[in-house]
Amino acid sequence: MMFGESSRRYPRISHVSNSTGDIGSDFGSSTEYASYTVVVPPTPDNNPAPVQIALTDIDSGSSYKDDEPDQTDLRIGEEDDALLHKISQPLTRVVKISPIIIALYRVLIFVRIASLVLFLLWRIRNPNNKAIWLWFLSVICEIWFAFSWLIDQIPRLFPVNHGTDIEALKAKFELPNPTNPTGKSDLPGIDVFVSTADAEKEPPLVTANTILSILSVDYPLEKLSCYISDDGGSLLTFEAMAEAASFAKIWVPFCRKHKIEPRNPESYFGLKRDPYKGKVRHDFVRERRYVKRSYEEFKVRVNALPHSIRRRSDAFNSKEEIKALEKWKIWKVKVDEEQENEPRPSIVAPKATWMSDGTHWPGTWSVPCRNHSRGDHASIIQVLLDPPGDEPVKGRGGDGFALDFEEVDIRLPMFVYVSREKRPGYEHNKKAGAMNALVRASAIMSNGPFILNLDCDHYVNNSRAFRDGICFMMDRDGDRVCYVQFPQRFEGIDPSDRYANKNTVFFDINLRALDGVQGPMYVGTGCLFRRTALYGFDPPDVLLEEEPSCCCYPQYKQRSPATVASEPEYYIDVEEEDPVDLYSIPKLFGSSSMLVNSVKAAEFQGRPLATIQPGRPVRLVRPPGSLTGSRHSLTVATVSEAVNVVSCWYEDKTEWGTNVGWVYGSVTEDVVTGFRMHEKGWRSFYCVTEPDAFRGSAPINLTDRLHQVLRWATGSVEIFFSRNNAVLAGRKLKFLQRIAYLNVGIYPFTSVFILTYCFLPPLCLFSGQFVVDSLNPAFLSYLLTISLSLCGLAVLEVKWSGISLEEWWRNEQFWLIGGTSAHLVAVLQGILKVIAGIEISFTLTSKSSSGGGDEEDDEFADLYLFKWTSLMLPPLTIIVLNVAAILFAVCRTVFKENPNWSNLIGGTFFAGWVLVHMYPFAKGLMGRTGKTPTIVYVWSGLIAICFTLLYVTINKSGIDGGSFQFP
Ligand SMILES: O=c1ccn([C@@H]2O[C@H](COP(=O)(O)OP(=O)(O)O[C@H]3O[C@H](CO)[C@@H](O)[C@H](O)[C@H]3O)[C@@H](O)[C@H]2O)c(=O)[nH]1
Ligand SMILES: [Mn+2]
Repeated sequence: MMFGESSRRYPRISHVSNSTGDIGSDFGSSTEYASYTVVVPPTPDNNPAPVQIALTDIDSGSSYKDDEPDQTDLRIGEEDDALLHKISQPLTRVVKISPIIIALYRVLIFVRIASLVLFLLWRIRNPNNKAIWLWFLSVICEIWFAFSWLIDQIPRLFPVNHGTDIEALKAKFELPNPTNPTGKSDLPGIDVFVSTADAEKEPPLVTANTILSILSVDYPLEKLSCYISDDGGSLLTFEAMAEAASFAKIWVPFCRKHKIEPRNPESYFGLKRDPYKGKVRHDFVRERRYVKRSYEEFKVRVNALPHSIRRRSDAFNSKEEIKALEKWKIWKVKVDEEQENEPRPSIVAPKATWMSDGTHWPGTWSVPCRNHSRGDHASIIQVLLDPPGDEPVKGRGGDGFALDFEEVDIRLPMFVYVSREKRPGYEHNKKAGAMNALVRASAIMSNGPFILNLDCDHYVNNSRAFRDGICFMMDRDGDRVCYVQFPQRFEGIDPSDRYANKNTVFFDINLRALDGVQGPMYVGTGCLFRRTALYGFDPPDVLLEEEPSCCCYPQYKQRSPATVASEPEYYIDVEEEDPVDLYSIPKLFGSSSMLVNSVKAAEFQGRPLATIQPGRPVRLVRPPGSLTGSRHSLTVATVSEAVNVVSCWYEDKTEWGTNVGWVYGSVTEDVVTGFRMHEKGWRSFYCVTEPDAFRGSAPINLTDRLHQVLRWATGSVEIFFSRNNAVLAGRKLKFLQRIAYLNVGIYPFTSVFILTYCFLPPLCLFSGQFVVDSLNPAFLSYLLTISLSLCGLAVLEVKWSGISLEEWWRNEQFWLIGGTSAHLVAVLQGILKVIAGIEISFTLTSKSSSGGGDEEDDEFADLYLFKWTSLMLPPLTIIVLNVAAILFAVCRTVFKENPNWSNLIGGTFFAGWVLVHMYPFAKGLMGRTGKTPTIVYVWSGLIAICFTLLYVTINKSGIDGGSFQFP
């Protein structure tokens, strides 16, 4: 199979051939651990026996526990029972959805399938001979709808909820326990990526807030690194980030000390609820006031940045101009005296953008020129916050300090600004390209085994969410998890969510249901990745199929580690196969040897802890306590190598974007990237937390929303016509998962049929015909079953997913609106791309600036904004025609001698169905209620013209059934 060749074996740390010891040194331990052994004491009377994982030093062959007398001495007291119990708990669990609901749900699905089949059979057998074209069109559409409903519905057969246990995670990784006596955090590192591309459309204040919320999350800060990718290469973003880094010195310790939630200052200070509720510290009021003032000042500084950059640059530029003029004058004098034949120097200095230290900004200038424009500038990497030390650093406090941080760790996570190099002639691959640049830079600078990616407008709303995600990764079988997707939640949307911006049906129904198959799709933001999965490796194989009769922690209750150690030992060598083929890596990953060397460490550190469960296959695990050491500090060499790997030629002749990293070639890079992982057999998880893990902003006016949907649908069409079509995937993609991905690629095509179908009611009403010969009872009862089962399914879905019926209905409505506009254009665009190779542009979704704050009086001002887009043409036409048709048909039937009421009722019902769906669209066109914009007049004018035209034509020719006369 064509995809088999590219897949790689999971990198393994081999105890035979690995003499480099790079794994050990990478987590700061002095001993080179290259292999470990599972020690299993004999098991009397089939009781599961304790297992200890010991590390073997390569050179001496001595055991880990011999060097650590503390560990053997450790006595476990009664009071630790609770802790030990916690340690043995799984980190995640399945939260059952009521079996009755699920059973009913499945029954209804089959009822609907059956009735659809019967209905379609009846329709095919009973053509309407009076209007065969109408019958034909409608039957074709109905067959397609049945098919598209089926592929949408089938993957939802196994909905599931997963919960996490962050207490167990803490007990296992962060509290002193037999395997990690110091209790220093043994959690793996996380690199957080934030993407921003345009300081105009994505306000730097919003981005800065996102960064602040990341820097203050509740996760061991020495394990956390934050990277921002600025595709705009703008000094404004850079300086806003520098401001954020400096404000973080107040904000982060403040959040830590007072357990602030959420840790995005804009949202926190904007909270409507009482900030003092539940706070007991006496200094909270004073400190909150101080921090709030500092935040206001911070905001003012950030908002003033465009102005101060401009002023500064103007000052420097005029100085430069004077210098240039001087130079020119000297040259002129020399030339006049005929002493010189040098070329004439320029009188005008370039209009540069200047940094505050009096040097040229290497990125994009406000007056773009060669080497300094959006698509043409050097790579920039700036470490804004250095990596923290290993030990906690307490702050200052006492009298004379506004903030008392005496008991607070004031260290901050590493924070790096990255703007990848861009040059004309290179394809930059939009967000996917930006992410891949960060993957490489971060591999060299911090190499966190996990990567969390967020859009610049999605902030961390729940400071413990990272831990929730890590629970899935560190649980048993966690090493088969490629990513943990969190739902996208939005704020600033109007309460009735007119344009289905919240997408709750997708997030709470579709993704949750996929969690019961192979896992949710990747949706672009709020996703925690395993680095090696991003690197394109296969999930690990199961090594030992036999059932090991052992279990790890609970037995400490009965026997102390000392007794365990004195018992005869049996060794099971965890046999490790094929070490990763290091020679092939440069071809895949590019020429950086630092990058190549980091791969194994990332793989090792991402493994779950060594606990062996009875009845569970043993796979590659990592010894407890192996990640408690300090991480690399940055050197000139590492930073310059990082700069090297974000240059635009780096990906030449490598597999970045094809088999490594985010996948290129689609404007919805997210779905494809996740698809590639599922295709290799990885599992993903869906993690719904309370409160929401992340929150973002969504486009709130109709125009922006349509453009967003257009981009998504275009991406889907691109996927459909690419090698990433689910039909072509290998065997490891599960059947239902495949159907779900197939649906992603196919749904835009439904628009062709939707459009046709929306034109059918006017066709019926104008022609006086209907899709069926007459409203026959069989037809009606089938129709009834189909509709009722749909309603039933909706109700049950609402039950198991927790969304509201209104949200479900909004989704249906927007389905039709999007289907007749954006999806249709997407199909055309996609086909054009396939046939003519016309590239598709990625228009950024504009963000409402939540930090703006000056539109307090009208929260949803943006909602009523009306910007014309040709995407609105088809839905507008549909509305007009349907309304006109109803009016027309009613008139005709009323004035006719023997009126065909059944056709009128059928047709009107049909048209009404279309119009009800179009209602939010019409509302969007009308703009703000009360202030009727001109479009309404245009619109009513159109209706009137249509109506009169039709009336005249019909009166003249008296087509079919139109033989009526006004009295
Ligand atoms: O050349 C580019 C273009 C975009 N972006 C970033 O990509 C993100 C998403 O762009 P946005 O316009 O906000 O798209 P949305 O419609 O809100 O995005 C959803 O859908 C996209 C796929 O189309 C995903 O990439 C996003 O993560 C997901 O939130 C933003 O952070 C941008 O800064 C870049 O970094 N470089
Ligand atoms: Mn967005």
